[in-house]
Amino acid sequence: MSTQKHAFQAEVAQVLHLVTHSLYSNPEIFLRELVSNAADACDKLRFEALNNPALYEDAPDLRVRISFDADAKTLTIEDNGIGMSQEEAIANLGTIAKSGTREFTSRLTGDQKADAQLIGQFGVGFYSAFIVADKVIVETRRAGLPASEGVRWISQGTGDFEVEPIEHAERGTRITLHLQGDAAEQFLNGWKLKSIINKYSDHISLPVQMEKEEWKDGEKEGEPGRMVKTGEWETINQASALWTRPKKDITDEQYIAFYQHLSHDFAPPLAWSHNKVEGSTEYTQLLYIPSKAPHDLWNRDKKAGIKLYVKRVFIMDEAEALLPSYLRFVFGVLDSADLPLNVSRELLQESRDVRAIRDGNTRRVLGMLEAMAQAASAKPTDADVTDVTDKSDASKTEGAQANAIPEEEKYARFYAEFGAVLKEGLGEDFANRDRIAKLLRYASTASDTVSVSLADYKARMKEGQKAIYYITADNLAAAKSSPQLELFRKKGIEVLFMTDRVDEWAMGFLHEFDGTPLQSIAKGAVDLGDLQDEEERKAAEEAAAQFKPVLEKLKQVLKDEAEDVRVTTRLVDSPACLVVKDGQLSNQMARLLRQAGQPVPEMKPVLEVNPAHPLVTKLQDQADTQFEELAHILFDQAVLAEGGLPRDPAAYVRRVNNVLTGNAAA
Ligand SMILES: Nc1ncnc2c1ncn2[C@@H]1O[C@H](COP(=O)(O)OP(=O)(O)OP(=O)(O)O)[C@@H](O)[C@H]1O
Repeated sequence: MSTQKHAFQAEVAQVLHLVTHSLYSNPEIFLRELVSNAADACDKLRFEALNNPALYEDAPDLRVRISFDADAKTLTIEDNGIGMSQEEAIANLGTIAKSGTREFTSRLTGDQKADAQLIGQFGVGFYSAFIVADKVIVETRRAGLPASEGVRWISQGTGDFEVEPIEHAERGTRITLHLQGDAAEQFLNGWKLKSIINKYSDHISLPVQMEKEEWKDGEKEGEPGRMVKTGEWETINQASALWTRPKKDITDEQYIAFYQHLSHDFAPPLAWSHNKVEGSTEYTQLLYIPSKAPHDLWNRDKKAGIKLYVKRVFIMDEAEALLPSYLRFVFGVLDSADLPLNVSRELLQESRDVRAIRDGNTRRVLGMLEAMAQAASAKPTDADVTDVTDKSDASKTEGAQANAIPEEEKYARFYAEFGAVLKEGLGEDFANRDRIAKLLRYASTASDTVSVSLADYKARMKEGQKAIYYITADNLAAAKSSPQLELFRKKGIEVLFMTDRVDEWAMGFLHEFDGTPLQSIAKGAVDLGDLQDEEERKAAEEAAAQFKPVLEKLKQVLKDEAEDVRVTTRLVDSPACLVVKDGQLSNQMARLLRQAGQPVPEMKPVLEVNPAHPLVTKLQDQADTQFEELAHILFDQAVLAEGGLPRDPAAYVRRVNNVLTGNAAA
């Protein structure tokens, strides 16, 4: 079979164009990407060889080798990992399978500066070779295939690539980069290459080797000395997996580089925790909390960020059984000493060891969050109770000094990025519900920033106040102008604003905090208990009695829209508002569900009217037709006030216009 030409998939061509045409601010990352791919290829071989040791052929020692030829201007990265068959080379190096990278290309704008920043966020793996090279040659053979089934892949990084069969005795992949201009000067230098590997790839668990060089003096008088290669290979990284090293031997920079390798995030993490856990099940955990939400956080298929190793052998990426889904933003590594090497995803779901690990990971992440939350608040909270269930090293918010975000601002940053995900835990993780509840923060009538904890709220509750009051709304502005708030404002009672979509669902699982019930002010009748004085109560009762005939009439006119009509004391400036019965979906939630195409049971809200409002008092002496018009306006306005739409908007407009033009009876 001879050479075949293939066109790159359109997205690849786009990425390549960007890589080669935009000034890449950080060209050296190509080496990190290629070494990381080489190490992954070795991990894959080790994993496949668990069931098929013959794949090791006669070279069981896995390593990555980097060499260069300054005269030919080439740099070579070679691994003896899994390698690729011809089909694999064409598919893996000519198309983009990863949804992340595909999303990346769909977001390209054509503006080089913006696109170059984007590329930084996503990373483009193998294609980063073309940042520095104008020609890339990949020679590879898949483990287990005969030497005659090697393949050579060549591309100039433009529209196409060539593939031809070759003899390739050694298993694995050799990538040769032909460096161009500046890049040749910059990178064809042993010292420079070593320093880059130390910076980015030191944590790689296999040896990364380079040819040993020695200083040789000039042979003749006046001839300059130079470095010459000795023909021996030396290992230039530590070659032990980072998480297996003692904490004291790992620098913040190394922790951060490892995080960036796991996450492809360019920013440092907010915090990490590294522990050896001993007890009924033994494992090492290294968990990171990112400082920024990934683009697919809300994607239901978002993969878990935990890599599973068993006794240092890589088993799988995205091991979702190791953390509950509400902590899906965490990246890290879990290395178990007890799980079998052939553990499958199915087995993971059922294993008791895995359950213990998952609980341990959950506690650890919550502990990190508590430490951050504590650093953010001047006064100590219960959050600093140390976790004694894990026998492990202490875990503070490690890595604090390495991040530009000040310690006391970290929790707010975390919460802005991931707070809504954390709330899912209220419904998902009953065992830790109290710990999660302590981590919640809200804006409120007393604070525009999302910073009020339930404990803060409780601490400043009014004398006689029996509940923690909150309101759910689509956004802060809607929450703040909600009619239901009026009485609370007047009495100076704090109300929490819950404006995340998940809030109402999540609050369905949190009925009390530290012995105090949580009460939505848009549900059920308000009972301010001791906060309402006797006079107000009397006035309300009198109003109810006096309004009875009006209420009866309103009920009759609005029987299709409202479940009930009653007078309320909760309103001050507004004529009316809608409430739902305790335990019912709020109107806002029902709207959200309907928008999402979910079936929502037909339910009618209760209309509450303010007997002190002129529009309501006016009802008392209206003739029937006007009464009906006003009643509908009153109801529709209450719907509008909470962000909904009247059932028949055109009829609403007609009615209001009639009133405005003094033509109400028409
Ligand atoms: N040295 C190698 N040995 C074997 N296969 C490789 C090697 N380098 C790349 N590949 C294959 O090419 C694919 C594409 O590589 P690329 O670096 O673009 O993406 P990735 O490694 O899947 O993603 P990422 O770099 O974001 O982790 C890899 O998934 C792998 O299958």
